[in-house]
Amino acid sequence: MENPIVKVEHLYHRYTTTRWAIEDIDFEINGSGVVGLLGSNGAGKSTTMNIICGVLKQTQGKVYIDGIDTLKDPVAARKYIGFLPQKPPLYPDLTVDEYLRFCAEIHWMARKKINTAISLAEERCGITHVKERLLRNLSGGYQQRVGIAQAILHDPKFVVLDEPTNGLDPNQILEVRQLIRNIAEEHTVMLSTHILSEVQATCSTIKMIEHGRVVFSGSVEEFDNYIKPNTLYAEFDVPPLPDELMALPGIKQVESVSGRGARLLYDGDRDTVKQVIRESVARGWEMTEIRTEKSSMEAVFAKLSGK
Ligand SMILES: Nc1ncnc2c1ncn2[C@@H]1O[C@H](COP(=O)(O)OP(=O)(O)OP(=O)(O)O)[C@@H](O)[C@H]1O
Repeated sequence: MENPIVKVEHLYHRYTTTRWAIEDIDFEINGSGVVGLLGSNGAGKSTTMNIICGVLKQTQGKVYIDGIDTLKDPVAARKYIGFLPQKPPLYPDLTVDEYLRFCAEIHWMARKKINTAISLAEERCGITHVKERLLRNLSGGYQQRVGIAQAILHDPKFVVLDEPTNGLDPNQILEVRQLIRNIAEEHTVMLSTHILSEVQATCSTIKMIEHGRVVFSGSVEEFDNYIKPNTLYAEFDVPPLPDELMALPGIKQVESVSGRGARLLYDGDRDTVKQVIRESVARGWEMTEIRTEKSSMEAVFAKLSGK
């Protein structure tokens, strides 16, 4: 059976003796696509990513990259990983070409493969036309693309991007997201973010970390449906009085919306919905619409982060 591209087993880390930065992080990642590591500031995302990528040594636990234990054989494990840290180590006095050549050398790439690999990474990241420019003269968006280019240069199976759109303007964000989606067609990508729209726009699955622990793991759709709907929206041609709706079993609160509509806080029971429909027919309210309203991703995030 094939090894998972990443296996993280009971990972713990503390920077000081008093507090765990991450506790018992445990997951596996298989297949292509983008995994979003979501969490508030200080949740433990960078710590987890830095350990997976071998730039920080964990206090306890194991990380396997394609079956290789990162503590036992860090050099072999790193061949499979491309990493864009939160603050990419760009050298402002090098040109894009020079910088990527330097990165290829520290990845121990075979000399005869370097030129082709640089051209390919530049092409994929849309930076071919700036390859002779000094890094210091590139905009933030282009510097980020160079950072991503160095992460995919050696064609790693697993690409890890720590807050890849941080500090970019809205147009640059859209471009970098598209680039990430393209990369994910051929590689497994993990990105960290505290921005929900980032997850919605780019990721297929979510691992949410809070206070150093995984509090959610699943698809974006499962995240979206994590909180059971507890409000109904209904519209009537002959709207009842709010008190009439309030008197129905299972209805906890009624808010009138623009004359004909009502938002009902209810107990989440399907029978309550059926009862509202039956009452509408029996009392001639002439219902024209009824639907359950989902909780927003923000509400799910707030609930999971305990805020
Ligand atoms: N070098 C360090 N020394 C001491 N504590 C640290 C260090 N780096 C991180 N921490 C602490 O570890 C915890 C997790 O931090 P981490 O940077 O992993 O979170 P994060 O989710 O990446 O946050 P952000 O989105 O703000 O980067 C935080 O409480 C942070 O203050």
